[in-house]
Amino acid sequence: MKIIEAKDLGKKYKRYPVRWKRMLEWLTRNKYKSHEELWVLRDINFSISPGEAVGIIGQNGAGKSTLLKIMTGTTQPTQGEYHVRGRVSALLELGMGFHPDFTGRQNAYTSGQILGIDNQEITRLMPEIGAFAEIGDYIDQPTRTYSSGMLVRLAFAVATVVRPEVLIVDEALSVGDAYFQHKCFDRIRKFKEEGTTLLFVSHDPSAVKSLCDRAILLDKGRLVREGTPEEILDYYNAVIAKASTEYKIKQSRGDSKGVVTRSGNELVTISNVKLLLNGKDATAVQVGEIVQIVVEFEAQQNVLNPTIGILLKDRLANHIFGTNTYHLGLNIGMCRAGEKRRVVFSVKLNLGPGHYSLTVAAHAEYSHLQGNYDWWDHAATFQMIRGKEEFFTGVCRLDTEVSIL
Ligand SMILES: Nc1ncnc2c1ncn2[C@@H]1O[C@H](COP(=O)(O)OP(=O)(O)OP(=O)(O)O)[C@@H](O)[C@H]1O
Repeated sequence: MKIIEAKDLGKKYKRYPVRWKRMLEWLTRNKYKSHEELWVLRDINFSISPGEAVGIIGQNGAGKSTLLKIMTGTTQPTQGEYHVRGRVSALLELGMGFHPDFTGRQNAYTSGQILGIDNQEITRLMPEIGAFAEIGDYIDQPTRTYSSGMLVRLAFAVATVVRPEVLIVDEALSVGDAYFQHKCFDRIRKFKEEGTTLLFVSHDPSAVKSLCDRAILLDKGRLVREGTPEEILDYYNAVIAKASTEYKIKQSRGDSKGVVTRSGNELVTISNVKLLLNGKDATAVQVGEIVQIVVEFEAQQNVLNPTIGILLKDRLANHIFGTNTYHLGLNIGMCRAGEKRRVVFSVKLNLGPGHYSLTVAAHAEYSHLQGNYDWWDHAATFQMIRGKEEFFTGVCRLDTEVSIL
């Protein structure tokens, strides 16, 4: 059985040119209609199994928060239906429900009641709430005296003091300091391991990659794509660089490299990518070896000084290292239409053992957001294997010396 389901969900708002026209409409019983109708969500269908973690991504205004508000019952859909089964905890606008004149402790009781935790239980859990929030004696001060960080700490601590069956999180983790963000992530990860279903909105790709099993992409209120976090984030990366109607986005799958995403306006196209070790194609590289990444490209029109870039990603699609000819100070100069060129990056791969993928790109200036010609995710894959170096853990090998003082 699915724990979360959305069927043909839609949400429509009325937008008034000025505020008093809403009043005019009401007073005249709709005789003077001036509003326009704005569908902010349309035909949304998805389902989530118990224990799954699903990330929702999309540009500002795509409808992510509205979808979560519907799922938590904060707002009603205009059409369609939804079901969320089990005990739900929502981290939407953390601390918004607190009464500013109540102390942290009193607010913990009222929030607990909303979450279905009785007063006796909150009294029992209060030391744990205080310990997690780390706000000390402030727990007995009115919350209007709190900093925004303290408010978030307390609200998070209360909302997660009991493991929910469903946890709905909207960017809550982007507030608060780095230390507390870490603590929140750890708690959410622990909930997930213990079986909590997670619905998660974030603009932070690494958070979605590390927490979610699946991702959903919303665009202008529609669900446009659903898949692994990596393939959806690659697609999203292509969408946000889209600046013209000439722009193409292609995703293909089937071979061992997984889903390959290519996007761009094709003013310059990448025709071949090679990873060479001692002049030969390489798929396995020992830690610390120097490889050549050869990128062949062709201008389809005259293009002045295109930038060629490389990006290495680990198996979870975290960005490990990226650079390009712009930052490295290589001026490619004028590329005439039909002209084929080649650049070679020599890179010492001081990376930890494991599987990696290579993304290559041709674009304008310093990033693909300035004009994306051709962006090619998963252009090659390779494996890092141990060499003769001393044992180390992690994703990179840093030159280290040790001495005794
Ligand atoms: N109460 C409201 N009345 C009218 N329009 C609204 C209301 N709430 C949201 N909207 C509109 O709905 C659209 C979707 O908003 P929503 O906050 O869900 O987007 P989002 O994807 O969460 O964006 P962001 O990443 O900026 O938080 C926006 O165009 C927004 O202006």
